[in-house]
Amino acid sequence: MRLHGEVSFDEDEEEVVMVPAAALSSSPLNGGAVPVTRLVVGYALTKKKVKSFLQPKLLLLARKKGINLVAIDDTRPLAEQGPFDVILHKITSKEWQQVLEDYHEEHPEVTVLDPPNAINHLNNRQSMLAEVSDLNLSSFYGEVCTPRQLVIMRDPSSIPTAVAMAGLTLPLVAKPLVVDGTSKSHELSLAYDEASLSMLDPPLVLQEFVNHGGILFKVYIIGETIQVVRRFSLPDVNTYDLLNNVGVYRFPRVSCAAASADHADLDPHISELPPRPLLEKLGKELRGRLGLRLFNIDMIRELGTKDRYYIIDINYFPGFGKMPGYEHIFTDFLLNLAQSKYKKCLSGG
Ligand SMILES: O=P(O)(O)O[C@H]1[C@H](O)[C@@H](OP(=O)(O)O)[C@H](OP(=O)(O)O)[C@@H](OP(=O)(O)O)[C@H]1O
Ligand SMILES: Nc1ncnc2c1ncn2[C@@H]1O[C@H](COP(=O)(O)OP(=O)(O)O)[C@@H](O)[C@H]1O
Ligand SMILES: [Mg+2]
Ligand SMILES: [Mg+2]
Repeated sequence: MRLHGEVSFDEDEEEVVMVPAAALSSSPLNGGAVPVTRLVVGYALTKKKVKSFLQPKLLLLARKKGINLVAIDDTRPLAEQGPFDVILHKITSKEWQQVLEDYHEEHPEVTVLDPPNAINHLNNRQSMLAEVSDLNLSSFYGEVCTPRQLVIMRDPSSIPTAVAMAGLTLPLVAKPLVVDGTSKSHELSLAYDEASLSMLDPPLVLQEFVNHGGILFKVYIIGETIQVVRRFSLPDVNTYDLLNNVGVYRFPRVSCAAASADHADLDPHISELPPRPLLEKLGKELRGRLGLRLFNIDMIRELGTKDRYYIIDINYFPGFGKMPGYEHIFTDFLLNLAQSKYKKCLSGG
C-alpha cells in the first residue's frame, strides 16, 4: 500500500497521487479529472464468476475511483506478480489455497478477501450452519435459528434408523455435505418418508423442511452493507402431501436469480422483508463469527409466525453481479478497506 504523497506512474495510466480516501473530497488534487487514490486489487476467479461479477459497469466505476483490478495469472508464481493491496478470490482448489497462504506469509500487508480457512467453513453444510446455530437476536425484532439437521457420512441403509433416533420430523431436505461450486453440490432432494431415505447417497446432510410460504430472502453482505432480495422457493408441504406422498424427489435450483419474487403480488405476511435492525445485527454477528466480508444468507420466515426465521444456506462470494447497484457498493467497500488500513498504518496498528 503506497502511503500519503507518493506518486506512482503506470506506463499506461495517468499520474496518481496517494491520499487517504477520506481526503478525497477536500484534496486540492481532486480536480475530479484524475483518480487520486490507487488501489491494486488482484483477482483469482473462475471464468463463470468473472463473467457474472466483473461486468463493464464495475470495471468502469473502479477505474474512475482509482481501483485497478488485475487478473492473477495462475501460470506464473504469485510472488512475481503485483504488488497488490488486496487479493480477491473464489477458487476452491487446495493448491490455490496453499499458494495464497504462502504468499500472505510473505506479504501480511495484503488484504485477502477472504481468508481461505474462513471460506472453508462454508464448503461443508454442517460447519456452515454450526457457526450460526446459537444466535440470540430475540431483542432485535425476531429470532434466527437453523433447522434441525443430521449428517450422514456413509451406509445409506442406516439412514431410516438414524433419523428415527434423532427424532427429525419429515419431510426432510437432503443436501450434499460438500459445497464446492459444482452442480453436484446443488443436487438437493425432498424426502417424504423414512423408508425411502435408504435410497439417498451419502455423504449428505438431512435438514428438517420448514414451511415458509414459498418465498426465500437472499441477504447479500458486502462488508457492512446489507441488501435483501426475495426469491421464489419450494412450496409448503402440508399434512395431506405427507400422507399421500412417498419417496425421495430431486428438485432443481428453485431460488436462483431467474426466480426473483421482488415484483410478485404476494401475501405481505409471507413476503414482508425481515426487519432492518435484525438484519444489521445478524450481519454484524455473522461477519464476526464467520470471519468473512463477502457472503450471502438464504433465510426463510416460518409460515404462521411473525418473526421466527431460519438460516438454511450461506454462500461465499455469491452472485453479487445481480444485486442492484452492486458496482457502487463493491467499489466503496474496497475504498473503505484501503481507508481503514491507511488509518491503521497511521495509528501504528
Ligand atoms: O448456493 P445458492 O444459494 O444457489 O447460491 C448461489 C451461488 O452463490 C452461486 O455462486 P457459485 O456458483 O459460485 O456457488 C451464484 O452464482 P453466480 O455467482 O455465478 O451468479 C448464485 O447466484 P444467483 O444465481 O444470483 O442466485 C447463488 O444463488
Ligand atoms: N430446510 C429447508 N426448508 C425449506 N426449504 C428449504 C430448506 N432447505 C432448502 N430449501 C429450499 O431448497 C433451496 C436450495 O437449498 P439451499 O440450502 O439454499 O441449497 P443451495 O446451496 O443449492 O442453494 C432453497 O432455496 C429453498 O427453496
Ligand atoms: Mg441457497
Ligand atoms: Mg448455497
